[in-house]
Amino acid sequence: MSKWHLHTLVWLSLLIAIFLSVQQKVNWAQYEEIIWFGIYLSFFIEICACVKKPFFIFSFSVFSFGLILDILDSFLLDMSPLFNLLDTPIKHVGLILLCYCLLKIAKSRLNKIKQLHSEINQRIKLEKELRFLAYHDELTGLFNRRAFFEHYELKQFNQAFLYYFDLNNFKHANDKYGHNIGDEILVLFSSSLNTLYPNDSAYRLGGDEFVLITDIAIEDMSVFKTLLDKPLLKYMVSVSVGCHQIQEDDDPDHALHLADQHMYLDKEEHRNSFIVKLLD
Ligand SMILES: Nc1nc2c(ncn2[C@@H]2O[C@H](COP(=O)(O)OP(=O)(O)OP(=O)(O)O)[C@@H](O)[C@H]2O)c(=O)[nH]1
Repeated sequence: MSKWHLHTLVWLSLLIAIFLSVQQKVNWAQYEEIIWFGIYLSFFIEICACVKKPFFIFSFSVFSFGLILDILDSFLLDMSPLFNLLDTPIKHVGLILLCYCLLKIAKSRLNKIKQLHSEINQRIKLEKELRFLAYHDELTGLFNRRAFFEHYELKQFNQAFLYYFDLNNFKHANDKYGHNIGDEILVLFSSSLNTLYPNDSAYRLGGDEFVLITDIAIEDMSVFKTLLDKPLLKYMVSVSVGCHQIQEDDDPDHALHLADQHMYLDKEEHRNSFIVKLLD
């Protein structure tokens, strides 16, 4: 039976009750009680349709039973004294059960909301982490290759320089000191870049290759390289750098290629000077 059938049944029964009581010449207060009872039952039907908890429905039924006895005793004055005695306690027991039930429902809803809240927070955190990993290199924390290409497409370059870095002798350091030290070298180099150019974008393209985009033209390249080399020399690693001033119509691959070519020139030159530096 749908709830609309129940509503209809309740109000039809109450209309019949009112019709019957007209012939018994009842007073206005008694009609009022019948109407309030109808409203109450309709409310009961609506709540039962939403809260499908057996204990809640039982509590509501106990309360309703007490209420019916209460209404009946004002109609049937010659009703058994036992009913007269029981209506109020039954009503109160029903009300206490109802309050207890509502408290339990409210508590469980609150727990569910808290649980949902923490799940949402976890998801937001996870999304942030995923977004970070998508655009950053896990080891050094610098932007990654994907970020380089996306940032490059978004940027408007007025006067910008692309510096391409490649570590020298890194493979040897990896083989000699192990991969952990190799990782440490990469992190050391990244920190140097970040320290020297805190407001610019540094990227790790992969392996031991890095890129920096900055508005600043490095005037004394040998001083710059000495600063970058300093923390790496104890592992016999150094840095080669190539620079390209970005032109308006340069696409990222072209700009990278030109800076890379300059870097290779530096690398060729560097190999010999590096050995001299180590021997100093
Ligand atoms: N420890 C470590 N090694 C890496 C990582 N990524 C790449 N490598 C290693 O880096 C090395 C890069 O090789 P190369 O570029 O030939 O090294 P190189 O000795 O500097 O050679 P040149 O550039 O010619 O001077 C390879 O041995 C890779 O295995 C990393 O994340 N951590």
